[in-house]
Amino acid sequence: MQPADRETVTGLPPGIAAARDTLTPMLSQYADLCAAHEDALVLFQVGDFYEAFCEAAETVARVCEVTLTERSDSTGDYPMAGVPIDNAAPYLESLLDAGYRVALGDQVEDAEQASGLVDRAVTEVITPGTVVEDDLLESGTTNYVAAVAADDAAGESGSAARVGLAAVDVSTGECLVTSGDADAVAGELDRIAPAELISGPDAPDFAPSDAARGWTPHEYDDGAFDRRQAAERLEPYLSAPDRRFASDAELRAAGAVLAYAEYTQGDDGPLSYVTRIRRYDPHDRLRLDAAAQRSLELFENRGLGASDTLFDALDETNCALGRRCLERWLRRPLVDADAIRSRHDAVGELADRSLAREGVADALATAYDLERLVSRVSRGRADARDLRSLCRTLAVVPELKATLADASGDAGGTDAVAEEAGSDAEFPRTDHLRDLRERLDALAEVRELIDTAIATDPPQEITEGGVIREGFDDDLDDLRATEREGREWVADLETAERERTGIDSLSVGHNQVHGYYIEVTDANLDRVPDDYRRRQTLKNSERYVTPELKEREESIVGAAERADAVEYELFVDVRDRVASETERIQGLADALAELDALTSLAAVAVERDYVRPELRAEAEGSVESDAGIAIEGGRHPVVERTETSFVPNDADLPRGSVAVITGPNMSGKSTYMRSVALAVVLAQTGSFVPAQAATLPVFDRVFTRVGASDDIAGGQSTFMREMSELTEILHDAGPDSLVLLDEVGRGTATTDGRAIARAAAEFLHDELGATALFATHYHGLTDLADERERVFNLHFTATREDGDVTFLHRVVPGASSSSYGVEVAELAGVPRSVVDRARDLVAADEADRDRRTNGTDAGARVDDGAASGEELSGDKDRDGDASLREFLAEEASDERGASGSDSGDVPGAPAESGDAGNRSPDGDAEVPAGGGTDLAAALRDLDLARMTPIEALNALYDLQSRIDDDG
Ligand SMILES: Nc1ncnc2c1ncn2[C@@H]1O[C@H](COP(=O)(O)OP(=O)(O)OP(=O)(O)O)[C@@H](O)[C@H]1O
Repeated sequence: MQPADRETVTGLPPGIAAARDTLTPMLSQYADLCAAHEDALVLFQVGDFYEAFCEAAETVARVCEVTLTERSDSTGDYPMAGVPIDNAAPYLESLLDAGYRVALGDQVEDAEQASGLVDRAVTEVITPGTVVEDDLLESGTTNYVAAVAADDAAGESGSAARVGLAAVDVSTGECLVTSGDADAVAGELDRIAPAELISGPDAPDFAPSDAARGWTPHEYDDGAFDRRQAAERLEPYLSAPDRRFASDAELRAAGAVLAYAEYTQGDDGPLSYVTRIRRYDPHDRLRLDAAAQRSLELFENRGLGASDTLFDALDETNCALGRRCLERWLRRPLVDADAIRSRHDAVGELADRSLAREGVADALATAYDLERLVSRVSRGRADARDLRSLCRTLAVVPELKATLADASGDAGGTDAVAEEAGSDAEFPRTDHLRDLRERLDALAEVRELIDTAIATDPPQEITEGGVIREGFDDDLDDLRATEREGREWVADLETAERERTGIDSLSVGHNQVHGYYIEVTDANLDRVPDDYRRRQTLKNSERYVTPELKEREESIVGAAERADAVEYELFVDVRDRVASETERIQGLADALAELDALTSLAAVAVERDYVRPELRAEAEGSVESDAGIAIEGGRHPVVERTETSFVPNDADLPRGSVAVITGPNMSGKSTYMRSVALAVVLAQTGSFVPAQAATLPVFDRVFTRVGASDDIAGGQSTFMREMSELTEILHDAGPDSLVLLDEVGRGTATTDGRAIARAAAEFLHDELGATALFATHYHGLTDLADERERVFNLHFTATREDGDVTFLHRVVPGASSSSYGVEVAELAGVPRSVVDRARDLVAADEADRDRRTNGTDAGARVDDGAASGEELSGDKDRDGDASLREFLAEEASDERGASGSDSGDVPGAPAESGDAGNRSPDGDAEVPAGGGTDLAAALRDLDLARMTPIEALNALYDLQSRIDDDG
């Protein structure tokens, strides 16, 4: 997006403004539309094209890559560029991608009927969040525009301002409203991921946490956020809007977002297909912020192929409705144990009944996107093909009802389904599926209406006839009969006239300009009868009409024109009658969507061997105190699809416990942690989980801090981002939260990183009581298991044989003893010389450690067992009772010990060993004594093989500062 460019071309182009007083009537009309739509680029219908003029034309030409031409009229020459209306979609998409809003200035009267200038008006403003064109929308996805407003009365009680959030998907009519403090609303915005956000004058600034997938912010009329105006706006949508929201902020956001949505749809009044405004509390759902969605790769996978996401693993839906529903469920999993169990019941039943499931899937595969269809019907934009698609989708309903009918009773279940589980097996047994069956409204009269009214294979155009079925309307049938008879008469005319005149070469034809004619070649002109009237002379022939032919022609054309007009009227009437059932059709769409999502979950459960999770949560207040996660043979739903032999692992995490997970790089720590979190997310979505058995509590939030992902676009350093994510977790996590921390602290110098990791783990355990999985390469952290009641160690193992490392990917109790970092570097193809050098450094480090352990300063060991390949027992013996303060004090002493900066006394005396560490880089000169010797020791002690580039940089920086300090 280039805001500077946009300023010059949205609204009234300067070139048109400058000539405004002298413009022709048409350009003057263009100027008026531009001036009334200051935030949009106006595309102005001229015949079959959408045109733009002056600077706006330059933008259209550049962005859409079309030719810039010139329009000349009596008042001057104007640059002009246009796109064909018939094929406007790709050009509109380019303009939207470039950040423009596009106002379509359509001709709103028939050009042939117009007495002067054709009337034009903006019929739609296309914006990223309010597109309704199928060509510009992805199938099976949601596309929201959202608005935020803050309470005027904020802060009175000292509490943070309440922020209202409302979002509308204009293509389907879905409307959501919620509120919370600014953090909660930021989280909801991440979850809803609107394409566009409009903010009230007093609303906080919200920025998308993922700039790449973020929304377009937009300033919109402050008046729309006014409480009174908002309440008035909402009246057609809700009775007593004043009493329907939890706060003024919600009401104002809802009013404003609907005002904006109406404006983009041509300001034709309320959007009749927005029939349900659903308000919800963010706490009613499992909260997954953008960081969690990203790191758990729910919808996006940045590493592997784009399709390797949890959503893709779960998506066996059969239609766009189901796909959108499944996406909604996964973005907002449940927290109500009964609701979750109810979904599990339905999934289980569909999983058990494969014939029923396949029957449902086959039927749904022929369903069209009812939500978008009905919103088009209701907006008056649906064509005859849309109505036919709607009718075909309604035809699926009786089939589905039969499949879901009680197979044992007399409700007419299909025989195959009855046979499957024995004829006496009741189906469906679960309340959930029974409810869904009840909600399948066949809308028989709507289907019947469309079926009898609309042609089976109608044209796209609705004004040119052929859309209404014969037999639907007598007048129309009479007109069509007149037309047909006339055409038959004309078709017979040739034979009749050849007989009458004796001219064998005589022919009857038709063209646009002259209509019907009789053509006679020059050689036969002498045989032309008297009643022939000459119409046209060609090179070798003459064309004639007769009074009777003329009369017939008029009757054919008249009947056809009237029939087209009658058809259009009938079509619009049928469409309006269908639109009057919008709410019922939306209800059916919801039921079909849910059924499809459940069927998809069931299919996945069967195909991939998922198991129904048992929920530990009881009724509120009676949660078992340590009812935690217990998974047997758990798998990662995405990785197991790409790994040929995935190793299942158990997880046993009492509530409020912290599992410290160590192990070599690449051993499977992250995969394991994510499998556990994904099991929770899946279970609360209503899905079965990839495991042999699983018992799970219901969590309220899942937090993740996984991987040192860069946020260059967001303008934060890796470490800064890591720390802000950690801050949020430590602020908001509680006993009902699941927290995943992966290598926290690795983005900064080792000492600081270790300290932060340990302090965070302690805080999670002592203060927050959250259930946490903590993967780390800082082996010192494993000591916490001895000090804290609910901290325990897990580790991943690998075997090393003849220098080859094999990862077992199996989790076992206890702490890890080796890191295999150098081996992983070798596996990854790091050059031989670097690998060898790293091995030497590790060996030197180990030797040094041994010397220190056996020497005078046993307390000055390097703590990080991972870095040294130190065995578990060595770690354990060390500082069983170290509190954080002691731990940090020891870290400091480690540092001093390593650098010798405190006393000048270098433990282990590396300088005396004649080690390469005290030589200059080229190996010639000795490093000067004193500070220089310390530096050499510190340099030698750097564990390069285990450091991240940023750690190495920090260490170098430290060393350099010491040179400066030492002069
Ligand atoms: N249980 C498993 N069974 C089979 N393969 C697995 C398993 N777990 C992980 N892997 C494979 O090992 C790779 C590395 O796993 P993962 O990223 O979880 O390791 P890690 O220990 O977190 O590594 P690092 O410490 O370097 O971040 C995965 O991409 C996957 O291909």
